[in-house]
Amino acid sequence: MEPAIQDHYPDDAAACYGCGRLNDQGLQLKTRWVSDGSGETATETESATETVFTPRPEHTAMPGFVYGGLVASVIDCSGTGSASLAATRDRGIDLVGETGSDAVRFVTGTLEVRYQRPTPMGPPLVVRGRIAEVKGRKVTVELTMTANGETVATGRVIALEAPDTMRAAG
Ligand SMILES: CCCCCCCCCCCC(=O)SCCNC(=O)CCNC(=O)[C@H](O)C(C)(C)COP(=O)(O)OP(=O)(O)OC[C@H]1O[C@@H](n2cnc3c(N)ncnc32)[C@H](O)[C@@H]1OP(=O)(O)O
Repeated sequence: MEPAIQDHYPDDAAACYGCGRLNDQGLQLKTRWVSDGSGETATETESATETVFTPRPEHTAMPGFVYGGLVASVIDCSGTGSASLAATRDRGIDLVGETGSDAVRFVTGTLEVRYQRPTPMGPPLVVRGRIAEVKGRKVTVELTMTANGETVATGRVIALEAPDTMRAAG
């Protein structure tokens, strides 16, 4: 299995509620390259990212359905994780070992979510991300969340490389 980018965030950038591996109370989302079958070479083939999360009972909006803020959070950190995967690959950085500090860290600049249908509580939520644009320190990612194979939400994240001031504040 491809490494999860969040396992390669520096320790001082791994406390995020959505995707920080060091946040015991958080969602601990993991984002990886997957094959979307569209290309022939490994780089072309691994052109999509994937994040999978199974909501817990406390993530309920109304009985049987997932809270929209949770849906947004999963799309958000899928987007920043995808941006980090793209920038890390573009800069030729190899993710070495199970954990490390070799990933380029991104924050959310803009998050857009369109809720397409109620999200059922129970099945895993699968988010596929497509890198729409890499422009300097800015990466735009388009995302689709499915549950039981049906699209429940789509989104767009504009992610910016984390400024050092955020490290200082943390
Ligand atoms: C080191 C590890 C530390 C550790 C860091 C650990 C971070 C953990 C974060 C976890 C994830 C989160 O929850 S993040 C929390 C939510 N997000 C935030 O709080 C971010 C708050 N905003 C900011 O700090 C700032 O606005 C930034 C960093 C996003 C952008 O500032 P900047 O880096 O000075 O950007 P700037 O040079 O002006 O613009 C560069 C390009 O990006 C575009 N751009 C600028 N801001 C935005 C924006 N909000 N949305 C869309 N696009 C934007 C500009 O138009 C320009 O495009 P062009 O003209 O080049 O086309």
